[in-house]
Amino acid sequence: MLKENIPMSNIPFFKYQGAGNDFILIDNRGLEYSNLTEKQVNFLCNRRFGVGADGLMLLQNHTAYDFEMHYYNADGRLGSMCGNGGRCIVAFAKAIGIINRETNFLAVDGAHYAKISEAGNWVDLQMIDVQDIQQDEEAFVLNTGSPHYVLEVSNLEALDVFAEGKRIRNNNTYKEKGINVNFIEDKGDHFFIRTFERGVEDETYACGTGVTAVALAKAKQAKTTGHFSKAIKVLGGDMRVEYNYDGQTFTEIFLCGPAELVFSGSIEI
Ligand SMILES: N[C@H](CCC[C@H](N)C(=O)O)C(=O)O
Repeated sequence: MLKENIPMSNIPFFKYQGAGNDFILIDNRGLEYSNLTEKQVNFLCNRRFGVGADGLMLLQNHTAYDFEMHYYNADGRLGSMCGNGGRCIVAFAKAIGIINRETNFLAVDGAHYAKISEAGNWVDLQMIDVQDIQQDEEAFVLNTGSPHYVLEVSNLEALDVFAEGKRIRNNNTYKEKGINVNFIEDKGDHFFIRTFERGVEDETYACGTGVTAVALAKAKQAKTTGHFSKAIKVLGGDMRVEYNYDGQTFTEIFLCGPAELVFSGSIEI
């Protein structure tokens, strides 16, 4: 029912997850899969009819970089930058022998440097510099490659993240372009974060550009210069954000966390 009436093809894929944010990775260096339609990507990401994922990425050759990342949200549309997807595609590039322990690759928001552990399952990904952090009432709004809304709450375990996130994402200010909505609770020794993602239109287990946005917004709010955010816990695991902050601009921002192959296979579309 979700399938489109086009010539069938068998697509080899690799399923990765980074702190529970999960992705379908497709090696498109031969450009065989460039014509995937919105409906097909949505089908592949569907958890009941397809492989199941929060997003899908095509890895492609680039003349000036190790590779290029094309990211689609689960709804089938091209997304803005995906931090955990970026970390997973680096692990994938190492697994298929394109890179070794370091890389420079191109994504929708520009060039990214990343380093990867020897075992290939922990990636530190450099994110774009950030200066502009706005406020919307008590929330922070900033772009870390993707647009994010950051709201501090209490009793985050009990919050209906789907309902509240959906309401904010679709309010008059944000409904046209959408926004990713992060709820955060300061637990003393760590931040606990839950995110409603645009393009998935649901809560995900982690959002890399989202935890980056939280770390930067909280650093600005605390008016501290420095290098590390508090430890970060999300539904799918633990993450870390590092940065240089001079009181105005955040540079050398690194999003650090796990990136693991879950399984591989092929699927007919
Ligand atoms: N999960 C992603 C965010 C994807 C952004 C996407 N939801 C959009 O707004 O286009 C991350 O780890 O950063």
